[in-house]
Amino acid sequence: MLKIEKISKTFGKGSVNEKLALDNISLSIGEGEFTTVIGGNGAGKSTLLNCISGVHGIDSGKIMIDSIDISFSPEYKRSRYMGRVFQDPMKGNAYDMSIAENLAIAYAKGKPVGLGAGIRKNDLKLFRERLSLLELGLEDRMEQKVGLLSGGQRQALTLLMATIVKPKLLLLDEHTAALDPSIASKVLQLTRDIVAEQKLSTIMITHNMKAALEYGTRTIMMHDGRIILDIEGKEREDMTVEDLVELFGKKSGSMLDNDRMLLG
Ligand SMILES: Nc1ncnc2c1ncn2[C@@H]1O[C@H](COP(=O)(O)OP(=O)(O)OP(=O)(O)O)[C@@H](O)[C@H]1O
Repeated sequence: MLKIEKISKTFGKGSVNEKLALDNISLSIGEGEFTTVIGGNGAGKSTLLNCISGVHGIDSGKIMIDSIDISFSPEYKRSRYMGRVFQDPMKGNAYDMSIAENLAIAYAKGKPVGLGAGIRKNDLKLFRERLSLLELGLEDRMEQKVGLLSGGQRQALTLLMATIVKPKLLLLDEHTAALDPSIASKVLQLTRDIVAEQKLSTIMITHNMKAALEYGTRTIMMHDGRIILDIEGKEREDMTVEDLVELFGKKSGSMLDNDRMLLG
């Protein structure tokens, strides 16, 4: 489904701040596979997602979705295939538009221009149904502006927006990191439900090692722009957070520098 072949990305080439953020990375994600990504600060996790979605261009290598080569497609073209949710609840939605209007924009994705204008009765019915799945009461607040929602409610809505038209790939960049623990756990459960219901191919960055093992079917660990661990199946099922921390030390040759990961 997603095939990444030997991609590299260096920031600030030729400057004193030159940084090799992705170092010859290869990765294949199968159809419907839910992969979690962990790693220390500056490991290259966000850069990987940003290179997949086209926020950053790559220096070398190849990125394919199904059999479409998107290595050098602009971000707006790639967004047809991808849904994204970021760490910041303010991103990915329009605060001064209503919940219904936000969903209508997301729902118009990929449809011919013109069909997206105005919200049809049937669409409202669908939005109401989808919102009620969140169990946050948002289906009764569809005319309210998104700016009035809490961070957790906004993230849940953004998740719905990112998936209301089934994306080929769902990219989640620490989308629960800025939320209170209880609502973070609710949004994670929603993520699991939506991914399972639509069998979405998903990559989720998390700083929480427990969540990395609990959610999804595969976990990769990054360090210094490389993938240093890739586990699934029985090996992953038997893995504890302690094992993971130990493995990190062995594979990277350093101590985990990301306090949030250890505390999570
Ligand atoms: N736009 C940019 N310009 C310059 N350097 C960048 C840019 N984006 C990322 N970097 C650098 O690339 C490296 C990888 O950063 P990235 O944000 O991908 O790490 P990360 O694994 O997501 O880390 P964190 O968990 O701290 O968010 C870091 O050294 C970072 O400073």
